[in-house]
Amino acid sequence: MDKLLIVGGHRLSGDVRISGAKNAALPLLVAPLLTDDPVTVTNVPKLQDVTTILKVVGSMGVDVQFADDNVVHINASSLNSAVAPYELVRTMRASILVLGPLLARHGEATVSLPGGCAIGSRPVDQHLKALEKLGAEIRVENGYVHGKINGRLQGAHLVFDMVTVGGTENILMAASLAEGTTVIENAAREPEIVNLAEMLIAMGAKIEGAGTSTITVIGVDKLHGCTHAVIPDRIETGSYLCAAAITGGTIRATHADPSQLDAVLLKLEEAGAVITTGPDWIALDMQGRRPKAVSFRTAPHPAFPTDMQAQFMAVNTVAEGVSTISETIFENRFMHVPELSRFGAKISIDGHTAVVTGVDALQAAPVMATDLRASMSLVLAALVADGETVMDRLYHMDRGYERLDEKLRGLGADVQRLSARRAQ
Ligand SMILES: CC(=O)N[C@H]1[C@@H](OP(=O)(O)OP(=O)(O)OC[C@H]2O[C@@H](n3ccc(=O)[nH]c3=O)[C@H](O)[C@@H]2O)O[C@H](CO)[C@@H](O)[C@@H]1O
Ligand SMILES: C=C(OP(=O)(O)O)C(=O)O
Repeated sequence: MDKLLIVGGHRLSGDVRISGAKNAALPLLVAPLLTDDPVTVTNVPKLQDVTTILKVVGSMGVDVQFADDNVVHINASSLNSAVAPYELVRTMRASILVLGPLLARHGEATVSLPGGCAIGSRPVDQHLKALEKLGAEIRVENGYVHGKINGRLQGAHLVFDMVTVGGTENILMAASLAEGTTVIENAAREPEIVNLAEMLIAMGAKIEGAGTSTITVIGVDKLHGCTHAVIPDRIETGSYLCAAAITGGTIRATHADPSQLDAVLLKLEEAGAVITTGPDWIALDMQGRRPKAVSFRTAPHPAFPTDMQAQFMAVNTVAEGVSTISETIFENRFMHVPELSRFGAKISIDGHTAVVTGVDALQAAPVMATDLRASMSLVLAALVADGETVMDRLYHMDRGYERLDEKLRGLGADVQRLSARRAQ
């Protein structure tokens, strides 16, 4: 298993190029299941999760080609199976996104239930209830969701019990080929939803209101091919900005989208960073200062994203003052706390709230990643810790950060990936 070796104490500076967003790419690589025409998706990050979703889609007889330049060509005219097996789904929950498109286009689907993960139980009841409301017969048996429709899905008025990103995406895709109009209330407003809706519209779908909490989809008989780009990764962007903030550095994230990141940028300013933005870049200058403690509460977009909670907590561990962090999306997303404590961070947890008392310095320690964003919080702590940190279980990081070690080195960090043999 590969590990990451980080020698702390380097102030980051320079430009870092932001990759396409993992969480936008995954639904965009599933949407081609809705048509017989070829579809091209550009700005696709080379990540483990992307490999997994392409395997899921490819296992259905679909032609998938990942060109070298972050471009993926998908042709689902050869689709000959509508099964997403446990072996693939268990490694990535987003595989459940194939359910809606398969039902809409193929009339049936068998998809393994994703199960929980380190950050929470993460049920998919909202996806299933909404598909039932669109007329699908859903049966859960032996760990698999079996879905079937007679004829076509039927448009319906839906109200999600909670804001669900994946649920909104699944239904957007299914409803695009349904008969009649579907109204999705309490829809997720994340930029990834808008990215998907724009792709579906480019394929001939009729969708209004994406990016608001009420989305209307007027079903069409057929969708066609298109070429569509994945949006920049707002979480990767925020993660590198936090890396600059924690090290007192000054960096510029290029190929980014400042409009997607308001809540995080405001909190970084509160922490003492000087932020400037252009049409596709964000610069952060910490001017060598120690960050100030900043309290926040995670909530659905446009509020502070849960996927940035661990990274911002890492910044708070060395900040001046005490901060309070409340996690409202996932019931178990403080797994990084015991690992951050190994660096000497002072954090106490009371239910869904963590109280962080900033310390003057962190010390390097051997640590273990527990999930994707937890990994990044440990990397951030290691960047300022005194000494050499070795982080184990790097595979979590590989799910969502493209060329992390290379990008950090480009900013002046002392980071090396130790391959399995060298890492022992
Ligand atoms: C691949 C991807 O895009 N992942 C993102 C997506 O995950 P994902 O789409 O899985 O997250 P959801 O928005 O669906 O989940 C939000 C909350 O709703 C709950 N819930 C969700 C669906 C459901 O049927 N029943 C239910 O109870 C979940 O357990 C969670 O507590 O949005 C999350 C919230 O912004 C992000 O942290 C993830 O990075
Ligand atoms: C939680 C995340 O991803 P996933 O939903 O794929 O687990 C994430 O990207 O932080």
